[in-house]
Amino acid sequence: MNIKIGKSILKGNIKVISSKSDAHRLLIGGALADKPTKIFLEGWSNDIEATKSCLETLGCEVIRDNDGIQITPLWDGQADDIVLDCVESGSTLRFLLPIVAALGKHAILEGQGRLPERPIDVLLEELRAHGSLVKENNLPLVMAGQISGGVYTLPGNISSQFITGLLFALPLLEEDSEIRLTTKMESRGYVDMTLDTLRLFQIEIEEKDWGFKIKGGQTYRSPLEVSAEGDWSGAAFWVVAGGIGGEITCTGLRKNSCQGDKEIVDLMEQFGAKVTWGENEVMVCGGNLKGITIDAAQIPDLVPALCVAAALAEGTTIIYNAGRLRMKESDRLKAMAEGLQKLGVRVSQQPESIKIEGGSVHPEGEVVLDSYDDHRIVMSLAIAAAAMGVEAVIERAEAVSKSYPTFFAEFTRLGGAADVF
Ligand SMILES: O=C(O)C1=C[C@@H](OP(=O)(O)O)[C@@H](O)[C@H](O)C1
Ligand SMILES: C=C(OP(=O)(O)O)C(=O)O
Repeated sequence: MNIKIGKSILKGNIKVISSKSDAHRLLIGGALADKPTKIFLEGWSNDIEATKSCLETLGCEVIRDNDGIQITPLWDGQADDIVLDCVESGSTLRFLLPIVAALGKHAILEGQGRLPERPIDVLLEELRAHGSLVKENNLPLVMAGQISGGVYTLPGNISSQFITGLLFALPLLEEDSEIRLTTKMESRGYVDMTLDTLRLFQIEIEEKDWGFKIKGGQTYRSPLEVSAEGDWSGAAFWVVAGGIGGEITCTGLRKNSCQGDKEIVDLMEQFGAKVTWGENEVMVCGGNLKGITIDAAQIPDLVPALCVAAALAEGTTIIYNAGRLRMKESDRLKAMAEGLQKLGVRVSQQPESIKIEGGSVHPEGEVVLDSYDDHRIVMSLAIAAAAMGVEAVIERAEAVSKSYPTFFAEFTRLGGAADVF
C-alpha cells in the first residue's frame, strides 16, 4: 500500500488508542494470573495480535470483544512442541523468552522483518547460564530446559525489554533472584510500566540502586478488570502535528503516566509550541519553533516524531544518545535522515546522534519516500510532508499497522490529505 500525502493542516480532537506497551504487559499478566482478566482496550495493532496469538499457543484462551479482551490463564497441559511467532514485535519476543524459559516449555520462537537482526544475545547468555538449553543466537530459537533463580547480570543500555521479560519471569521460579545491571538503565519508563503492571498483579519486586531483588514462588493475582492506558508513543505524532502548525487536542491520556513518552509534551513546549493541559487531555498548537538539544536515552520511540519537529523549527536540533534507534524496526536515524533530506531538510547523522537544520526550502513536485517498513517512520513522514506542503508518496505505508492501524483514518478525519493507492 502506498499513500500520497498533500499539503494540509491537521486540526481537531483525537481520542488516542491504548498503549501497546501497556497492552502487552496486561496480556502477559493475565496469562500468568490465577483467574481470568478482562482488559479494556481502545484499538488494536499487529504487535498486540502477535502477543495475543503467542499466549494462545501457550494455552491461554483469549476472546476479543467490542471493548477489549478477556484472557484466561495459560494452561499447563498445553502441548510442548509449539511455535511462537513474534512477527515483528521486539516486545513480544523479549518478554516471552524468559517466561518460556521459566515455564520450562519446549518451544520454537520465530519472527519476521527486522526482528531476527535485533539484539537478544546478552539475554540468551544469561538464560543459558541459569539452565536454559537454547543453542541458537538468532531466530528461530529452539527453547528447551528450565531456568532457575539466582543472579542475572545484564547491561541496562541495550534494551529495557530484557529487564521487563526477566521481571515477569523470575517471580515464577522457586528460588529468589536478582537482576544486577552493569550500566545505567535506558528506556527506564518502560521498566516503570512493567513494575506498575506487576504491582497490579500483586507481584512484589524490590528495587535497589544496582537493579532488582525478586522473591521466588510468587503468584500473579488477577485484578479481574483493568483498562489499558492511552498511548503516549502514538499520541506523539499528533502532539508534533499540532506543534508544527496544526491545532490538536489528544484525549484519553494520563498526565502522570509512567510512560516515558509523555515527555513529548515538554519537549514540544521547549521547541516553542503552545500547550494547554485539561483533564486527561492536552491541546498543542503551533508557535515559532526553535531548535533544541535532546537526550534520547529514555525516549527512543519519540525520536522520529522529534526529527519532524526539528525539521520545522528554526535553527539546529541535536538528538544524542540515540544509537539504539539503529536497531529498531529499521535504522531509524538513517530512515529519518534520508526521508527528511528528500523533503529538502539538511540532516547529518553520527553513529549515536542526528543533527537537523530546520527552516529549509522544501521541494516542489512529487517526492517518493521509503517507509523502511517501519510504522514510526511512516507516521513521521506523513505529518512532515503535510506540514511542509510537499506532495509525497510514502511507499509500503502498511507498516503503520504495527502499532496504529487507524492512523490514516484519523489523519484524514483531522483534515490531513492522504490518498491510498
Ligand atoms: O517495553 C516496551 O514496551 C518498549 C521498550 C522500548 O524498547 P527498548 O528498551 O529496547 O529501547 C521501546 O523502544 C519499545 O517500542 C517498547
Ligand atoms: C520498537 C518498537 O516496538 P518493539 O520493540 O516492541 O518491536 C516500537 O513500537 O517502536
